[in-house]
Amino acid sequence: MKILVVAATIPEITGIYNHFGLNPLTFTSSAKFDLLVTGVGMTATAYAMGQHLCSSYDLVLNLGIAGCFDTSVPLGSLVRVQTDEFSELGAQDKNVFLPIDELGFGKSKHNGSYLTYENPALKGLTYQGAGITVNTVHGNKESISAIRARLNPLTESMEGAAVFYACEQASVSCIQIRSISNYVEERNKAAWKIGLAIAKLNEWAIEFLTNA
Ligand SMILES: O=C(O)c1cccc(C(=O)CC[C@H]2O[C@@H](n3cnc4c(=O)[nH]cnc43)[C@H](O)[C@@H]2O)c1
Repeated sequence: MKILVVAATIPEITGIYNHFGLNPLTFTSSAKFDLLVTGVGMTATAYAMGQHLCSSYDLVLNLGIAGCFDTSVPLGSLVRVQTDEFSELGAQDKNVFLPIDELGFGKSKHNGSYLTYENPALKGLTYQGAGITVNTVHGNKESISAIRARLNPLTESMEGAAVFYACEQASVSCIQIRSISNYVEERNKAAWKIGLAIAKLNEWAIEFLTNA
């Protein structure tokens, strides 16, 4: 089984490089898995995956930190994102948002089309749910209320739906694991626990990759 690990930034997967003795580059190869660092956002992700994703991979593992809409989920928790949605892709019809599905240009929600793969690290995950992928991180009460009312997501990232989309296009299964660094709330960067989230994410990913 050959896995492509995909993350937006090197710091988010630095523990994997250190544990397996790999060079932190934007593309790093090893026997069981390769590591691809795309850059932040959907456009950078789509370009990098278009360059590197091919059918010789059996699985894509998308790793990263994320915001969470549910404040009962502790910071540093791991969430398996099962569906992810391009929540801003569509049109405004006065006060109503029309997703691209309704415009007839495709679908906004994607998933990992993950079928049979078993790994002990997956069993330990407590949280799972639906994510949204954004260009603009939500940071005011009005926009947060509006997205809760429209989609009621659990997580928010800037890449997840683009990774699922690329995997669907290439017919490669994908698992997305996000570690919660912050709540989606009025912007308060001082409250983000990026170090904690990255530490928990890498601990989990090392177990997953060791057992793969
Ligand atoms: O300073 C900021 O405002 C800021 C906004 C988003 C992300 C960052 C990062 O430092 C990490 C980049 C990475 O983080 C993911 N992320 C984390 N929390 C959220 C969120 O609440 N909403 C959307 N994305 C989030 C994202 O996938 C980025 O790739 C700094």
